[in-house]
Amino acid sequence: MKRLRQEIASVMEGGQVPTRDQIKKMPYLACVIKESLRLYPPVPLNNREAVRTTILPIGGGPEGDKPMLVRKGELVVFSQYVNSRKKNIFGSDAYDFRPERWESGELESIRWAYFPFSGGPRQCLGEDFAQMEVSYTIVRILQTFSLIKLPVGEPNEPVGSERQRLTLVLLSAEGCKVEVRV
Ligand code: HEM
Repeated sequence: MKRLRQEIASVMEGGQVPTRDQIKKMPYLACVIKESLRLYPPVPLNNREAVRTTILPIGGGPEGDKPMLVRKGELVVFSQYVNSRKKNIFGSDAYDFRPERWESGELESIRWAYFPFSGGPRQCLGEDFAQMEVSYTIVRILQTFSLIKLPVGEPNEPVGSERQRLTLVLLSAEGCKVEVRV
């Protein structure tokens, strides 16, 4: 939070409303959002039906590293939520909220392991809009409140133990309670 506040303060002058160009000068904010979408992807599950029989290069065999047959008409389910928490992809601290992992170069080769907005021909059309909207909202919240913390008595739930609700999208089952001060 401290580093995020510093970045916002260095780009913005006082409490002015951020422009698109200013938001683009906030790389750490982008990492924070990326990390949030990794651990809490709003679209946690997705699927595709095979229009023809095909072979996927990996995913088969006991270790998942062998080719896999997919027959015409079969449904392939893929999950950003599951991928995000895999230690063989994101490392032993996969359950930690660590935005710095996105700027260190350590995830350069993960390719399709990160796809909160999907990809290919049916990629989310609102990705850029959503990124701007959430960036703007975070900047304004941090500019408005000098203190944002867990309310007294609220348990600090580690990643993996929090309750969530799955509808078409993923929600926090009990909301996100915070104490703020102007
Ligand atoms: C954090 C916010 C968002 C996330 C994580 C997200 C994620 C996704 C994902 C994963 C898909 C692919 C669905 C599929 O494979 O069937 C999708 C599709 C789509 N999204 Fe988003 N979305 C977000 C916000 C938005 C916003 C704000 C808009 C519009 C302003 C939008 C418009 C669309 C549209 C039109 C499609 C369908 C694209 C197509 O099938 O050609 N999304 N989104």
